[in-house]
Amino acid sequence: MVFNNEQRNALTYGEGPCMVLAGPGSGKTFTIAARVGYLIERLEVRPEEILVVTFSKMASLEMKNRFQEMTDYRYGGVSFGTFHGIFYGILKWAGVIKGDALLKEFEKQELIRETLKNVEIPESEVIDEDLGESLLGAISKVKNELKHLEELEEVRISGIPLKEVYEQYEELKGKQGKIDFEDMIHLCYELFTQKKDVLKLWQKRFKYILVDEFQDVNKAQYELIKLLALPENNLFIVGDDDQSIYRFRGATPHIMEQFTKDFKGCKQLLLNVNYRSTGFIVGSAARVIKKNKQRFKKEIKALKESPETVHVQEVADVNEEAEYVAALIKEQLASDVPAKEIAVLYRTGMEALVVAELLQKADIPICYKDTLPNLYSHFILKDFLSYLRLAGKEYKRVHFYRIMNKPLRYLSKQCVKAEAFTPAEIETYYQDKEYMVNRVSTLFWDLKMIADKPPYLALDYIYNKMGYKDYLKEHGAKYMVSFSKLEEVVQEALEQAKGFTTIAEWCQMAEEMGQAKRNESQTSENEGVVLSSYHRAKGLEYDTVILLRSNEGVIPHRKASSVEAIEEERRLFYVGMTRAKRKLVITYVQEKNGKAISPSRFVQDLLISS
Ligand SMILES: Nc1ncnc2c1ncn2[C@@H]1O[C@H](COP(=O)(O)OP(=O)(O)OP(=O)(O)O)[C@@H](O)[C@H]1O
Repeated sequence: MVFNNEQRNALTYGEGPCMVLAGPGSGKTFTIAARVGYLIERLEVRPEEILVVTFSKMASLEMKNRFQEMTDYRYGGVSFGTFHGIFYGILKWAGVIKGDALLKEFEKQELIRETLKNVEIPESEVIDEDLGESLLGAISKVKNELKHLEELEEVRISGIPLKEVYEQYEELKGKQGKIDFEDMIHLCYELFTQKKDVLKLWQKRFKYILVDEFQDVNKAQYELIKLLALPENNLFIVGDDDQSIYRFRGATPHIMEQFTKDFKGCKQLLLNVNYRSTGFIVGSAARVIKKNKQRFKKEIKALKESPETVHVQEVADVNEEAEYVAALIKEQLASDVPAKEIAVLYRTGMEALVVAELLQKADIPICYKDTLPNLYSHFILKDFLSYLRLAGKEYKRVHFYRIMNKPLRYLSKQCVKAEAFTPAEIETYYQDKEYMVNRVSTLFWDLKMIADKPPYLALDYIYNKMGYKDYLKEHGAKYMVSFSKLEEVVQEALEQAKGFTTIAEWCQMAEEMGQAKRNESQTSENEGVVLSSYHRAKGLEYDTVILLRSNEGVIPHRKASSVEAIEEERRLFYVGMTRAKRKLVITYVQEKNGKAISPSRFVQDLLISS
């Protein structure tokens, strides 16, 4: 491969701080890998003195492989790793942490639940969010952004003072002798600032530091790396502010600008040739991203030309969308595009469910990059199934027990003892309490009402007319699960039910899907059509990319309201678009749950030529 001038300038750069701003598909990995070789072979740097920091373990492995291939496996000793991997190693070496101190995800969840037991939750508060998750997110943000505890004085999440939660969480964690992911950076920072000799040792060890995906580095990581790079500041950073998509972990695109302020006069280079995508794809992506205000302006040039334009497809609803996508994939496979070169990208797993099912039915191999939620194993779907079974006069105790108090009807399990029952038996049980007899007869009357309805209308009736919605609201408040998340599951179920004409058909499918293991059509060799979130697709490339459900409320996500949040969503969409090498198809639906929804503002932007 022949490096272009900009790539060559970057890889042969000498000493001191250097920022390489690099567009999508501009060969960042190649350039960094080649620079490591250059440092060793031309500048006679010892491999042990080089540290290459990447964002994920996979990226680290890829970088190492590229370097080894380029240099014919001649040099060992270069350190390739992620921030956490490297600093975890240093902490273990220094004896700051021992054994298995790092909290696993489920342990973190348990810890926050424990913490909440010690904190008073104001009764008046409407708990709108999944509280545990929100608090953990806030705690990690505090750490990633190096905030002082005093800054939290006024901060409340669902009415709960964050500072109090933070302190309780830290105390409990300390008692267990555990640390979380974010603590690693902090502990290392503490180690370096308190033990100057240790810092010196590591500064001597890593004389040349190269950081990939710098746009996703948070403040804490940045401070630490600056410390490590002293006194020579041989810091070579590569990144694309337009691809900064880890705001929830404390990253901001400003970090690249900050670098130029902290290292005034640092060398700045731009890799602006996109080797991956066609001119149409690069041009469309540019139209979308240029609407962001917080960015370095850059012109990205495409090397590949092709007459194929970016295709935007409007579809009526999610079922039509899935059929369209499945047909498109079949067409691509028939024209010899390998399955693993086709990717369907989505904002959240929910959007991919219908497509995944259709592809499975069509026996198309799938490679899942994230675990999709199994809608039919969700308790709401199981409740719906029981309701519909009862409506179909399948009077089984299990079904009755499942729904009898959803919503609360004050029914006792004693009213049904045998495995099979009749409604009359329940009325007999309550014969002395007229109000209970009325309740039971209302329930069975409603079940009769839905028996002959199409599944979609039956589910809608259960939800809106039989009080199931009220039950979900109470459930959400009690277990600190956001109601909007639960409602999303209901809406998705309603949407999918539209594809069925009889309740019996729907029940059979729901039962099968509920038991089926998601991802069972997963291919072992990653040979299938890729189903991936935008986040997981970062850094990857495919011949054909389909961006699913590009609607307002999906992308940008309905929760993104601030200017910064919308800009982050736009970057996410940009990352999705720029994964495509040859074919980019963007779909949006006209209606969801009976309501018209607009195409994403990002789609509108790319359609407007300027
Ligand atoms: N000088 C070059 N000549 C030919 N092909 C190149 C050159 N540089 C990079 N490429 C090709 O461009 C594609 C993109 O490279 P790479 O994956 O390293 O990009 P990237 O900058 O990391 O992209 P992104 O930020 O979008 O993930 C790869 O297929 C690579 O082989």
